[in-house]
Amino acid sequence: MSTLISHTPIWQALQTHQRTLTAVHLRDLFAQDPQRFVKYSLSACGLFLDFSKNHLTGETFNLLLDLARKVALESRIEQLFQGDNVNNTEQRAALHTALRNHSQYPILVDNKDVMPAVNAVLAKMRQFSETVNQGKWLGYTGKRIDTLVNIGIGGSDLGPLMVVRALKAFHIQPLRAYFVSNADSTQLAEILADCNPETTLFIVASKTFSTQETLLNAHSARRWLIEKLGTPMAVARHFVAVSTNTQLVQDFGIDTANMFEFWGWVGGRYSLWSAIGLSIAVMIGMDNFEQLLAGAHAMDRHFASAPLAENMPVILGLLGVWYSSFWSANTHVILPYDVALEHFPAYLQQLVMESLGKQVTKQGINVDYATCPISWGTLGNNGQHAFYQLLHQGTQLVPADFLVAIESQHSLGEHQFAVLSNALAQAHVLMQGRTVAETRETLQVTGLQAEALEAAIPHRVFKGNQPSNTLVYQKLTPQVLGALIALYEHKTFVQSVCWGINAFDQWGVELGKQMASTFLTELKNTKPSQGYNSSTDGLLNYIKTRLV
Ligand SMILES: O=P(O)(O)OC[C@H]1O[C@H](O)[C@H](O)[C@@H](O)[C@@H]1O
Repeated sequence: MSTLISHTPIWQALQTHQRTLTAVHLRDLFAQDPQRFVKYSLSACGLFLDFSKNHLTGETFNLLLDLARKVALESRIEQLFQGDNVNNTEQRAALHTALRNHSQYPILVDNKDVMPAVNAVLAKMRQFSETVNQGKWLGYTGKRIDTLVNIGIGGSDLGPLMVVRALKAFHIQPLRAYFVSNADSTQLAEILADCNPETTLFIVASKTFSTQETLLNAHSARRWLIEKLGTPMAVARHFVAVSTNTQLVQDFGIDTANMFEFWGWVGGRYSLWSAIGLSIAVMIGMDNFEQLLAGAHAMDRHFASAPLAENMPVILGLLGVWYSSFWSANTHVILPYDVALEHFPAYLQQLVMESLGKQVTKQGINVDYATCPISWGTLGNNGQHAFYQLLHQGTQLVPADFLVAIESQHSLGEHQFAVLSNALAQAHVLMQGRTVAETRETLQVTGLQAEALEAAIPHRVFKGNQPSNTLVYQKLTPQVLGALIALYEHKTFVQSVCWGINAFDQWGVELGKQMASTFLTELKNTKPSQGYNSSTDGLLNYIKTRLV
C-alpha cells in the first residue's frame, strides 16, 4: 500500500467510532448485552479466549474486520505461509511456519522446497537428543552428560529459556540446563562454578555466529573447559553449535558434524522451532519437542483457514491495533497465572517490540499513528502485590492479557483455587471497578463518621473500565505451549499488516552495536576521549580512569 492506512475511510470511521465509545463504561456494555461472553469468546487448539471485557461492540468488531479486509489480511497471511518475501528490507521470507509444518506440504524458497532440509535437521536433532538422553553422548573423559549450557542472546536465548523453564515438568532426568546470555562475566562465572567440566555440554546458539556477547561467552567457556580438562581435544565432545553460518562455526573450532543448521528465512525471535530449540529438544526429549511443533502447527492451520471473525490471532491482533492506535494505550501487560510461564513476558518483549517497534511502513513512509505498545508483565499473582495498584487506580489505560492454567504442573490441594480465584477477581475488578455509591455502601458498615467516610471514598473508588483478554487452557503441555506461542507470533503479524510495517527486520538494534564497538576501542585507549559530546566524553573518561 503506498498511502498510509490512517488516510483511508475505514481508519477514520474507527476514529469516529472510538469517540462514541469513550463515554461508555465496560460494565454498561455487559449490562446492555447478556450475550457478550457467548458472542466474544472462542476456542482454538486447546486455548479458550474470552475477549468480551474489551472496549468493543458489534460495530467495533465489524469495523475492525473491515480494517483487516482493507489491508488484505487474508492474502497477506497466504503470502507469509507460502514463503513470499514478506521481509522486504532483508529480501527474504519469514518461514517459521515451515519449521513446524507437520502437514509436510511443500514450501518453496527460490523455487526449492525447504521441507527436506527442515526434516533433515529435525532428524539430526532427534538423533543427538536421544544420544544425550540415553547417556550415550560421552564427555571427553567418558562420562555421561548431565548439564547443558546454552550460550546465546536475544532470540537464541529467550525462546529456548522460556520453553525449557515452562516445560520443567517434562524434563528428562538427570539433565539440567543453564542459559548464559549476558556479557557480564558474573553470569557465566557463577554458572561454571556449578558445572562439572567432564559432564557439561555447551550449545553455542547464534544465527549469525557473530554476536559479541555470545562469542565472548563461548570463548571463555571453551578456555575454561580446556583448562579444566587439559586439552583442546576435549572441545569436540563438549561443544555443539547452532547457526546459519558454517564458516564462522568452523573458525570458532567446532566441527561441522556437531553443527545444527538453520536458514536466513528464520528470524531470530521466531527461531525456537528451529535447531535453536536444541536445548529444548534435549531437555524434554524429541517426542515432546515434536508436540510443541504440533501445537504451533495446529495454530498455523487455524490462522490460515479460520474466517477472520473466528480467528484467534486475528482477533487479538485487531484488538492490539485498536488500543495502540485508537485508544492511545502505550503499554500492554501480560499476566500469566501459571508459574510455568514465568519467562513468557520477557520472551514476548522481544517478539512484540523487535517486530513492531517501527516508525516507518514497509515502503519507508513515516507513520502518523502509534504502533507497538510497550510489552511488559510478570506472573499475575506476584504482580498483584507489586504493580496492580497502577492498573486499578492509576491514570493509564492498560490492556491486559490474563493467561490462566486450570491445572498447575504440580497439584498441591488448595493452591489452584487461590490462583484461579485471583485471576478471575482481577480481570473482573479491572473491568467492573467500584463506583462512589458502591464504595460508600461498603464503608458505611465500618461505622466511620460521616466526614471521615466521605474523605475516605475517593481513595477507595475503582474506576474500572480496564480492558482485558482471558486465555484459559487446561494445563500447559508442550502442545498447548506451542499453540500459545504461535498465537502471539501471528497476533504480532496481524498488527504489522494493519500498520503496514515489516515485522521481521530489526534495524533499530544496529546503531548501538556499532557504537559499542567504537567505544570498546575508546575504553582501551588510555588517551582522554573527546569529540562525542560532553556527557559521553565525560562518562568515557570517568570510567577509563577507574578501570581496573
Ligand atoms: O542469534 P544471533 O545472530 O546471535 O542474534 C541474537 C540476537 O541479536 C540481535 O541483536 C537481534 O536484535 C536479535 O533479533 C537476535 O535474536
